[in-house]
Amino acid sequence: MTTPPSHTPAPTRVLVLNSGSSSVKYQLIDMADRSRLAAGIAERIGEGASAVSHQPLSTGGETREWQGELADHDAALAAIAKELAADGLGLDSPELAAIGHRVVHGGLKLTEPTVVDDAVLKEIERLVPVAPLHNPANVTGIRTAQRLRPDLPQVAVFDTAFHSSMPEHAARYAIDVETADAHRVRRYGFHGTSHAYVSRKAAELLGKDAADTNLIVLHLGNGASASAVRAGRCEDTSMGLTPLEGLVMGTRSGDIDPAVVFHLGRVAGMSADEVDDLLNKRSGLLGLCGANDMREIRRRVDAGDAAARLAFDIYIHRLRKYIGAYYAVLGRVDAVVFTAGVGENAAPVREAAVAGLEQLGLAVDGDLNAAGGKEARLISPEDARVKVAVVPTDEELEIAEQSYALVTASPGPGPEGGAG
Ligand SMILES: Nc1ncnc2c1ncn2[C@@H]1O[C@H](COP(=O)(O)OP(=O)(O)O)[C@@H](O)[C@H]1O
Ligand SMILES: CC(=O)OP(=O)(O)O
Ligand SMILES: [Mg+2]
Repeated sequence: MTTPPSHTPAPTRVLVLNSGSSSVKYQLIDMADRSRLAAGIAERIGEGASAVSHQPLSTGGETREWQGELADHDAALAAIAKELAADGLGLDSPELAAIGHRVVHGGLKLTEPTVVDDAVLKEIERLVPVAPLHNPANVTGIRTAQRLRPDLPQVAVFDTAFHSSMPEHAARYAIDVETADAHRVRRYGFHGTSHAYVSRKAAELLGKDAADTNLIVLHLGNGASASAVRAGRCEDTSMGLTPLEGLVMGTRSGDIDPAVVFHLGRVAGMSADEVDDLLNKRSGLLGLCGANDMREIRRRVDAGDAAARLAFDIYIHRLRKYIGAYYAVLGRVDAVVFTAGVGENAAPVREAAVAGLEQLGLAVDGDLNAAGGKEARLISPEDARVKVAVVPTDEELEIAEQSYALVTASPGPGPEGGAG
């Protein structure tokens, strides 16, 4: 890294890109004061009627909506760059220090935030078969950003990183060791940036040292995962080799008997790719009741819709099983923590997830649970033995923090030097 001349202030802004299969979420954050200068999402990329929604946070102006066609991620990033430029925050800005990318699968090798070079990009591509919905979009996002700003460090922050601390007895599947090792088949876990951030914030909320705090963290978004966190480190998590295992999700089945796959191959003649598509894209809440948005499902439940009711009950039943399992894994639990779109907003989900678990010291206070809010908060009764908390996640800020720390770390000689 070159040191800027002393009269030029060092750049402090980080653009964070969270590239999904058909969307790119972005935030521009100034790390000098952690202020958010812009945020937005480009959606329905490659689907004809695409859209960009851009919040010009630096000017306090109204959210701008753009509709048109974004044929691919290149076009989406160009549209995002245009929106940023309209606020005087273009990608050509000398104030940009790095572009931080959420990358879903880092495998065994990529477990730290990493400046992307050709070898890193190759490794992320090699992992596409184990994150087919996510890694291809992450690669495209990085390549496009590289083309727009070849001079800037592109930093990859991996969803799998936080879970690399799992002990072997949690990470290994009980299958033939040689086969597993030859193909690197094991539990990796995902949403790690969120689980790590939320664990830290939850310890703060409890007024405890993270090193003395045991948590069950429930990240319930479109994808959903649970983790058992002991003393700030991941001890087990519900997603596995891929983001398909574990909880019931928006469109993914979560846990099923693996023999379902062979059975559908034999009796329904479905190919591996067809079953993959079924379990990842046409299952979960969507497969059960035709909707994957929890808001719609709750509306339908309240209106007496039986399919939505059953889908909700299956979702909750699985969630309760993981709470019980991770309670047993941890032995002592300080708090159960809800986060992400569903976890932060759906009071009925939180209530049902811990209903009747008073024997385990778990309960929610109806009024506290029903009260909304954007801040981290406790929703358990004052005297609860195990706290229940809602902690909004902030994957973008965490990615910006890690990217900025990496690119500003002193590369000079000495014990803190950049080697290794
Ligand atoms: N007020 C709400 N009540 C219930 N569910 C909500 C609410 N707001 C958002 N959600 C749910 O959050 C989900 C998206 O969560 P999010 O964490 O943004 O997911 P992702 O990052 O995977 O896109 C949506 O499917 C929606 O069902
Ligand atoms: C890993 C994963 O499931 O991510 P998302 O929730 O963004 O789909
Ligand atoms: Mg998410």
